[in-house]
Amino acid sequence: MNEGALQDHLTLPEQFDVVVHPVRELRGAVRAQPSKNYTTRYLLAAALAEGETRVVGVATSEDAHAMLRCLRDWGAGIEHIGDDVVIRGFGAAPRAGVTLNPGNAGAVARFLMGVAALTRDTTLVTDHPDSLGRRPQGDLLEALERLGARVGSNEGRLPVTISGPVRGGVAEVSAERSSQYTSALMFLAPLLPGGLDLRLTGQIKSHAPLRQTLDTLAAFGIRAAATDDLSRVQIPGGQRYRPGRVMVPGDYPGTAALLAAAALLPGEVRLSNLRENDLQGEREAVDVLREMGADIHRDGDALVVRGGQTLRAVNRDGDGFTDAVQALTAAAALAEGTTTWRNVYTLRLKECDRISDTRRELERLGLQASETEDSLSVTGTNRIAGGVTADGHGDHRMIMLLTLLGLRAEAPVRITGAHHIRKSYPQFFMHLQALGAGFDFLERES
Ligand SMILES: O=C(O)C1=C[C@@H](OP(=O)(O)O)[C@@H](O)[C@H](O)C1
Ligand SMILES: C=C(OP(=O)(O)O)C(=O)O
Repeated sequence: MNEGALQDHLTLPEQFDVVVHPVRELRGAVRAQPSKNYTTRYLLAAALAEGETRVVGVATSEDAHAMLRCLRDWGAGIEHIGDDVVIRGFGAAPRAGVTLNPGNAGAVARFLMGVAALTRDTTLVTDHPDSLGRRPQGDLLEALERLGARVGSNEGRLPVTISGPVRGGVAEVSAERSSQYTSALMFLAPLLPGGLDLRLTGQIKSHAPLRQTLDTLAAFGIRAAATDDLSRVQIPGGQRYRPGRVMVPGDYPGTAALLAAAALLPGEVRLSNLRENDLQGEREAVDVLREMGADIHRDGDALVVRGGQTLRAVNRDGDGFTDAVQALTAAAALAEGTTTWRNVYTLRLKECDRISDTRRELERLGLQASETEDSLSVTGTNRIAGGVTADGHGDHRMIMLLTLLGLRAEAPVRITGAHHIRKSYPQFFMHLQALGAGFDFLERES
């Protein structure tokens, strides 16, 4: 395929490497894709309601499809109408004895594991043994076991089998490795006779997705109360999810990569569909980039970036915006000074080890980077030579980071396994093409 030829993401090869060509400027307008985290939540809550819910503007990523596939397998009716999905829910009665495959979607897998306590013998498997198959599930499984569920697993990893019934009551759950375990129990709680009085233990990570779960429960008429620090969440039992109509907002984590790209290159980029009052923690990427010296202003639901300013290093706690750390690392790699992201241990437990693997890829591109158990640092440069092949590590956010560095390199950068972008952002390359970037897509043998 030719460099710069505008291509639809639907015609890309099934598996491909991408060659990223350096570009002088980015210019144009893009509408942010629908939020991954709200799509998964709204689809699940709709299935837990009895009756029909229309989820307006659903994400088209693999993770969204994974949730839809599993909900269908559990007995939900699913109808696509344009960009919307109408779900006929199964309420508190997903089918028993079903095997679900959430693909490589961590949040989807964990949320479903929680709800599986309403069933007998739900098994979760994955066709991504080297990614989701390695991620820890033990904290959630232990919480479910303490509540009375029968649980089998591969040493705290997938495949797992879960059987209820569970009555509810007080439940401790560790919140220091992922917020998704707590969110899983929050989705389950209202459908249990006794509800759940959740006590979160350890240093709580990723508060923002927990607030998105509370927000989703409220949108479906579920009563819940939480302390300000979220260490305690009380959800009364015997409730019903109320069907209706919900609209998916724009996606901040994916768009953070476009914001960083636009800040790194001259030109002007307008990104719309990004509401100002939003609970997605990655909204903070805007403040981080501004602190670095980027020129970003808000115009209603749009953000306008005038790019090419000199950027400066920052030192920030990254836990509030975990899914934007990779994108912001691209900005840091081309900023003056050494940037450090603190308190990001959980990045090691994502699709790849986003601390060590990122350090290695930055070094491959000639950058200086270092790590501790829970931090990542990179020293900026104004010259990336390029002309190398970088490893995408099967991780969509790593692919976004490497793409941004390729756009600013002096020679093209090849990224292996770039099709994994589809996990969260299938139109990523097309959106950048619309702004003036050029890519070659090289088919890989399966
Ligand atoms: O609840 C969610 O939808 C998510 C929570 C976060 O995970 P952790 O809580 O494991 O940090 C985030 O990284 C992930 O992409 C989606
Ligand atoms: C880590 C991510 O997703 P998940 O945990 O849902 O797989 C992500 O989107 O970056």
